[in-house]
Amino acid sequence: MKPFYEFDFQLPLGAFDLHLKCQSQATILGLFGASGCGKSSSLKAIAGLHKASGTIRCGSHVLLDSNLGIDLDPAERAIGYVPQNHCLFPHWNVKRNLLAGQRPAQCDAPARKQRFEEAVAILELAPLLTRRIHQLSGGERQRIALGRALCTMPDLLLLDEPMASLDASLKQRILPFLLRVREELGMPMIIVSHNPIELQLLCEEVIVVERGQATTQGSPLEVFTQAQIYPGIATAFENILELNIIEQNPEQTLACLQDANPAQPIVLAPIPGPSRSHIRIGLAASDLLIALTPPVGISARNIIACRINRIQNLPTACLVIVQLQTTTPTEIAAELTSSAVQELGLTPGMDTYIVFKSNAARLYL
Ligand SMILES: Nc1ncnc2c1ncn2[C@@H]1O[C@H](COP(=O)(O)OP(=O)(O)OP(=O)(O)O)[C@@H](O)[C@H]1O
Repeated sequence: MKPFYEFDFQLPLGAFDLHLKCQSQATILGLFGASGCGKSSSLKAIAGLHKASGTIRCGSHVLLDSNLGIDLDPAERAIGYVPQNHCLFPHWNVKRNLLAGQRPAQCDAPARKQRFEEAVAILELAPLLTRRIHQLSGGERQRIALGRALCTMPDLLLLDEPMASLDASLKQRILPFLLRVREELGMPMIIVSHNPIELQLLCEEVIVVERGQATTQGSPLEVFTQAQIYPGIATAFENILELNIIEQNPEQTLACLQDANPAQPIVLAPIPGPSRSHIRIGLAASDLLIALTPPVGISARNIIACRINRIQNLPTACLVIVQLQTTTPTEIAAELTSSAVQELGLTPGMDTYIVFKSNAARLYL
């Protein structure tokens, strides 16, 4: 299958030359790496704001091909770029900011009006339309910047640290909006973030950038459980699971993996607020136990059958990556000491059980 993104471009930076060479079939891509490694410069090169040489292809669009003499102007690239500092017009109200990037040449008035209304609905901007930018919170400004990018009718969204300036509770409120943009508009996105959880929640694939080069690529779990990346992650690896709710009551929540086969109920703590059909939970790898047989007489509510796919040695522990019983492959990682792995004789291919408490699950959305 042809990759959706094909990058092989160079850009001289102060300390080193950026040379991003990678391909991906994923449409929602994450760029991860240390500060100053070249993530923002990569986004700017893709947007055409920095003059790079080489090739940049996104979907069916060739944005840059130096051999063919193609180097589209930023305005011709159909890219919605949301920079870290939002770059909103402070003296305009929200509606005028949202409409700022729309150009009649791009598409007809009804299509532009429809997109404006979609952006306002998805990002819940209606109550803010007449407000000025200085009257808005950081989270509201982030939604306006995202809305303005959507109103330009882009084929691709580039988001530079969309949640970096927000505190934990605001991040929780912005994430659903980003997921709605992804799900309701089916918009391809490249997201720069320092936060593995954000990239796991949003992206199909992650590329790690080091000194201007793509050094590691894979699913978020494949990337963030690698020994050379894992110690750099500030918090322990957290698995993200998408669950369907079976029953929600004041004592507990019953859920199951979206395509579990056979269905194995997962018991969670009660979820406050309105009833839901679907949630995403985080399970820290260090909160998961592995058992060779289903334990009895144990307080943990969840004992899930699985098979070991691989075991990765870390400097101070092991990550046991297991495959859950689902129709599409779903892996999760459990962090164990190497002595536990040895004593249990864990090896790839073994059928085992993942055990965790209801309260270990962190509710995301
Ligand atoms: N216009 C420019 N000209 C020359 N060098 C630049 C330019 N912009 C950034 N740099 C340098 O290029 C390197 C990469 O910067 P960049 O902003 O792309 O990193 P980053 O990975 O996005 O960092 P952060 O996570 O801190 O935002 C840094 O050393 C930076 O000082």
